[in-house]
Amino acid sequence: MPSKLRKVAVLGFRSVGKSSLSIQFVDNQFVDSYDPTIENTFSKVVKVRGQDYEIKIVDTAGQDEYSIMPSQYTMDVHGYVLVYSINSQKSFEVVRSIHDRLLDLTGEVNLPMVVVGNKTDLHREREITYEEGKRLADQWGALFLETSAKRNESVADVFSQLVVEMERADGNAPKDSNCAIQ
Ligand SMILES: Nc1nc2c(ncn2[C@@H]2O[C@H](COP(=O)(O)OP(=O)(O)OP(=O)(O)O)[C@@H](O)[C@H]2O)c(=O)[nH]1
Repeated sequence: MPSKLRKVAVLGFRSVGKSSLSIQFVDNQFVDSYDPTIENTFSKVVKVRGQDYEIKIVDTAGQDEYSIMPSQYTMDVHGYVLVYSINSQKSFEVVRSIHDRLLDLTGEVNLPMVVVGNKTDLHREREITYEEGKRLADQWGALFLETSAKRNESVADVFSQLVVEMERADGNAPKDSNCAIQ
């Protein structure tokens, strides 16, 4: 079976770990240094439920509530990863404004999306509870995961669960909710 191409945009405030999540997923490594992104693309083939998917990840520049979102961030994009950092209330607020702008830009009311609370290893600095993150995602009909790009916790789940969600949006509803990634 030929692999299906799925384009995913990773969006969020500056320094929340968008690049780190992408690099951890694609290359299985964590870089401690901080190098602001302009825009990067990564690609990885994963198998979900026996089907190969080539996931093309667009790692975008950090946004804030005043940024004008470039329309190419939604061009041919099948799914979205909206990242905040659990130790930053500000980054949580920015996720809300990015979500609003995505709906405006696409004209959709519901998009295949995972809301990600990253940096769970910094639990002593936590400002956003798990419940707050989950509540926001539920409100949007989005998936929710907390991750640590540093410790490689739940990083692959972000992309495998999003694949299932993108398939569902395509009308290919899965028969069961188990999600295996190989
Ligand atoms: N402790 C911890 N640090 C992290 C984690 N993820 C990323 N970082 C650090 O946070 C900083 C920013 O990470 P990036 O991945 O560059 O963040 P970004 O969102 O791509 O940043 P921009 O390109 O500015 O938008 C870096 O110093 C990373 O090492 C994590 O899960 N835990």
